[in-house]
Order: sequence, then C-alpha cells, then structure tokens
Amino acid sequence: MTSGIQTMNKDTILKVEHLSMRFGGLMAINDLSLEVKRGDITALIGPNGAGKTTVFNCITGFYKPTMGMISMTQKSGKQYLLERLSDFDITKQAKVARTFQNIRLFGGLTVLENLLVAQHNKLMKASGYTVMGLLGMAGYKREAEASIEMARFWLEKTDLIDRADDPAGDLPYGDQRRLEIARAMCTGPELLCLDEPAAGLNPRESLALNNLLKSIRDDTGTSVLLIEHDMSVVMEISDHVVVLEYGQKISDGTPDHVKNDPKVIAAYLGVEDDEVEDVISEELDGSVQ
Ligand SMILES: Nc1ncnc2c1ncn2[C@@H]1O[C@H](COP(=O)(O)OP(=O)(O)OP(=O)(O)O)[C@@H](O)[C@H]1O
Repeated sequence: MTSGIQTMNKDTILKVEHLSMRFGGLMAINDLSLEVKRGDITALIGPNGAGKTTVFNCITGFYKPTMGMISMTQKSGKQYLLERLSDFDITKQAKVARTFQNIRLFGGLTVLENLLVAQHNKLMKASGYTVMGLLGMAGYKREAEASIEMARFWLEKTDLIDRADDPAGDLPYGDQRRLEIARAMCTGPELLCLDEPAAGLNPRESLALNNLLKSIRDDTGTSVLLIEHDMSVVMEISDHVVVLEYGQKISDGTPDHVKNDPKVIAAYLGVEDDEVEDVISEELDGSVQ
C-alpha cells in the first residue's frame, strides 16, 4: 500500500470542488470537495443514503451537478471539465470508465463479445466510418486484431478465458462482476470508477477482486475510485479513503486515519460525535463480559 508521503507527491487526476446536487427539496450532496491522486485506489464510503452514488453519477455524467466543478487531468496534462461533457464523452475523451451497483452486461452476448463491444468506438474510427473501411482498410484490420488482443489480456487477467464463448448471463455472479471490470478496462480508462464491486461476493471472490484491483493499479497505473460497503476490501486495498455523511465529507485520509476518526465511528454507529466515547466503552465492556 502507498505511504502517506508518496501520496502527497502524486499528482491529482480528479478534483471535485464545491459539488452540490439537489433533488427537489433534498440536498443529496452539499458543497463537497475531494481529490483523487493518480495511481491510487481511493475509496468513497459512508452510510446508506450518504450520497456516494450521486457523486459517481455527477463524475460520470449521469447527473448534471446543481453546482460545482469536476476536473480530470490526464497523464498527458490534458484537462477536462466533466460537468460540461456528456456521459459518452466522459468515457471517450476524458477516459473515465465505470461499473454500476447493479450489473449491466449484455447477457445474451458472449463474454468475449462483451469485451469487443466495449472497443466499438476505436474500431469504427479505424474504419473511417464506412463499409469499405470495414471491409478493406489495413488500419481497421490492425485495430480489430489489437481489440481481440486487449480482450484476451483482460480475460486472462480476470480469470475468465475459459468462459470466453459462454453467454455473459450464464456466468456466476462473481464472474459477472469481474467481467464488468474487464469490460471497463477494455475502454482504456485513466480513471476507473467502481460502484460496490464487492457486493454479493463470497470471501474467495472478494479476495480475487482485491488482487485484481491491486493489479490494475500496480500493473496498468490506472487510478481507481470505488464505492464500497465491505470494510475488509476498503481497508485492505485503498491508499486513500473519503467518508461522506448526509452529502458532506466528514473524514479524508489513509485507511488507518479514517478508521480511528471519531466522526466516522459516530456516523457508522448512528450516534452524535460527543456520544462516541461512551458508546465505544459500552461496546468494549459488553465484549469483555
Ligand atoms: N434521482 C434521484 N432523485 C431523487 N433523490 C435521489 C436521486 N438519487 C439519489 N437520491 C437521494 O439522494 C440521497 C443520496 O443517495 P445515494 O444513492 O447517492 O446514496 P448512497 O450513499 O450511494 O447510498 P447507498 O449506499 O444506499 O447506495 C438519498 O437520499 C437518495 O434517496
């Protein structure tokens, strides 16, 4: 895991500034600022309804924020203001990919086809957007081979190579979750946003997911932003954790820092800050008896 000092030296890939999102009378996100460092796994955590998915939806263009700025800086130095782009361009130009809380694969297509469809934009560009291009151009053939190679790489990495020709909908749940991540990686993202990737996984699948995410960070340099309720996953793989409650940030730092932050303990136990000490000692007394 990355030390705090190394993290300070990293540059910022995503900067969320004064983000607010209102749904009618409900302020789901209220003046939220946070940063994601390049090459880190950053976890966004918080109790149910804290606003985590809403933040994801603002970053990935599914919602237009009521206020605030979301800037993404690519490795090349190119910058994008995500709140001004469509969801399509956030993936295509800014290179932000995401998965959803509820799996959204093409269940009737094979595992391999799901990974090839993800690379459709690149292939169409290589064809010059013409049928003749599809049929004859050398550039298209090269790109098609590269797409298959990319799909094969991620099938191996996610341990799905033996299921390549099976319909995605036939895979067990844990395999489908990994396929979603493979599909997102096939778009060549610089930032990968994962909404509850460990939800519904058994301990063996959860361990495989941890290893996959660490390998995505370490071997490809892709930055990862994840929402996760499973604290064993968050504490094991994150370099940086941001905690939300009622649409506001209540803690931000290393996993150790947030784990011991009284505000976070209070949020998870559902008590006021000044009652935390009492509740913790009561819990300890209870566990000793
Ligand atoms: N499209 C919407 N319209 C109205 N209210 C919404 C909408 N999306 C989210 N909300 C509300 O915004 C608040 C934050 O919801 P959100 O789904 O972002 O929380 P969350 O932290 O992701 O929760 P969970 O952990 O349960 O997924 C909730 O009160 C939710 O009901």
